Amino acid sequence: MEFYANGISNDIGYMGNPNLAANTYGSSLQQNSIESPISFNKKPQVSEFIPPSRLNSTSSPSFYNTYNNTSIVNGQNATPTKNYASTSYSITPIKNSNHRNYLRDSPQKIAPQESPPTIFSAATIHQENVGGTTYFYPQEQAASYQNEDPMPLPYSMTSMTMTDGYMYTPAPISSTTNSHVQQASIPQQQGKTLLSPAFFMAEDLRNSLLLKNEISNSIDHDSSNLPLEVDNYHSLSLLEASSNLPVPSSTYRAIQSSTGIKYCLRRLHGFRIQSVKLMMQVVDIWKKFSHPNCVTLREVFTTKAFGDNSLILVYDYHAGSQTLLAKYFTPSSNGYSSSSVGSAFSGDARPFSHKTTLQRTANGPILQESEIWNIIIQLTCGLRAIHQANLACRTLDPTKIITDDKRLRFSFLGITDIVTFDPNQQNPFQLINHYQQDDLTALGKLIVALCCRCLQSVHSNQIQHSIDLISRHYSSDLKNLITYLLSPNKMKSIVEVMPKIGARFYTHLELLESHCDMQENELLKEMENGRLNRLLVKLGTINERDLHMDVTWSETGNRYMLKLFRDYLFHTITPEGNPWLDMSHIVSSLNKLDAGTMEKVQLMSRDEQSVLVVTYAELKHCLDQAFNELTSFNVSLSHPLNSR
Ligand SMILES: Nc1ncnc2c1ncn2[C@@H]1O[C@H](COP(=O)(O)OP(=O)(O)OP(=O)(O)O)[C@@H](O)[C@H]1O
Repeated sequence: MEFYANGISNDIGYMGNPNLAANTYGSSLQQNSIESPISFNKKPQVSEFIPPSRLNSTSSPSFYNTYNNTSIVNGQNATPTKNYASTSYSITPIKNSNHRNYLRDSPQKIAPQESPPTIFSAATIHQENVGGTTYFYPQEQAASYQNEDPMPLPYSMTSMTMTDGYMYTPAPISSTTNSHVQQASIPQQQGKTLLSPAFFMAEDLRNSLLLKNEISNSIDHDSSNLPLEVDNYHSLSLLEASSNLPVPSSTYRAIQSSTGIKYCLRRLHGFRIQSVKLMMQVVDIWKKFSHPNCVTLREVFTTKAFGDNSLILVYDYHAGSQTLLAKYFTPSSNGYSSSSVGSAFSGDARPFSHKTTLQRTANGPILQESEIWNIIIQLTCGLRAIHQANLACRTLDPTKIITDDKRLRFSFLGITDIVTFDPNQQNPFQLINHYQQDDLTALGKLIVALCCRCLQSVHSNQIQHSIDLISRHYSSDLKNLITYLLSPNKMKSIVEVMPKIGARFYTHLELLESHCDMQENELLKEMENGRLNRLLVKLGTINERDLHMDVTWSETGNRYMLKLFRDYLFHTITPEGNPWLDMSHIVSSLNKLDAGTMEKVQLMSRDEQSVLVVTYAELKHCLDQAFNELTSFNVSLSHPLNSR
């Protein structure tokens, strides 16, 4: 039996990667490569090797590699340790090695390390050979382990220390931005509810996304007589049946064939364009306009797919949106408006009654002032951008403003410019100032209608009543803003609206930023999930695979390690032989694999005849190598799975 200077038998030099081998065991291992697991079954006599640089490592123990700083090999007569440096290091004993892949540590020993682990000097280390595997633990504890009962199951993982500032920097447990690993280290006693946010998306966000998904995938059975394809779009679904203003039109959801993205199609029935070239100039200006409070126009084309000359305007599709009319001005069956999607489409708006004592209208109770300011801030934000782009909305009414849970957007922008387009006009935007003034007046009317929760409140014979009601129930700031917007014979500007909103902008900004934080946190979780998923897919494509009639492909060479790692991940058992399932074990091991840490993990074959101690860096290298071998036959797989 040959030994290298570091005490490792050449029988266990399985790594093909010289850099990794050098990092782990010293450069002498560079020459070695084991191509078959059979060689693991030889009974080498080895002494333990501990890289001096890692003797004082406090990296947390793993379930299998409780001895972080030791190499354990399958040999009956392991020789005494020679390489203990005088440096202290942490060590945790393992007991009872008679079972494959079982747990050998108590919760106390692997619980989150709030205080530093016990440090033992090399002189106090006791060494014991059990079933061919050499274990090391402190002298003073050795005796106590002799008669100890099987240890209880661990309940948590240790906090993780990753290599070289890799992506998994631990965050405080109390933080809402914890990664899976940190959350996993919270003891179970703290309760499932406390852990839930670490693993699952916030309930309301999840529900809102699910609802949007459901809506955007819903099939409208009234759509069966629609054309199968319209230009580059298919799967048309009717959102709104024909309406006659300003020209006969319909609204559809459709999927773009080349990208699979859903869009909102506005069809103008029997529409004849007088000058395509000039009209496209208007279209191009609107296509370039983009703002979070405006639905973007993507393209415009003509089609005969509906049996007439239709003009199609393609807009971004925002699933789950409803118009302001539906949300605030439509009574539900119980007499009050509902903001839930779909239920608010029935019935017509009814006149506002001043006689109700609870300030209720037929459309529901009057809105909180904060809600009205929220609407004002969003609409003025969009309108300011439109006016600054030297454009005008021209359709500022409750049927052309859509809203989902939080966001308001001007929809079908540019449609009036296109419909009323006059090719004889030198400059289609010469009346823009006039249209912008109209926009501001329309905004004033919309705010009045929202305050009174009634569309009829803006009629000339009602408006004074409405202003009185607003001054009774809302602040003078709100009334002043309305008065400004509705004042006739005065040049108004959207820019002058901003000071009237005042410090309410801050409240809005704060809410938005909290929302961004929450979403970023959710994104972080999903990013981790996606990464772990790709890793599992990679492992799954390698494990148990025959390659080109080679039935042992996944059992030989570096792939063998991956097979044992798969068992370590998923098939761990308790000393009693029961399955031991712990999500945190799987997640943290996969994280370490992905990061390629220098932490070691002990892998054991099912027949318990082979024990490997490998670093996650080596495992990662094996995984990449095996996967690259597979993808060399299938180029399309390599790209998405290799990407982070
Ligand atoms: N970009 C969009 N994304 C998703 N849904 C939209 C979009 N634009 C409009 N919608 C929805 O499509 C439906 C139809 O809109 P449309 O403007 O045709 O409604 P309308 O109130 O009937 O107006 P009109 O009187 O002009 O027909 C509404 O429920 C609206 O919420």
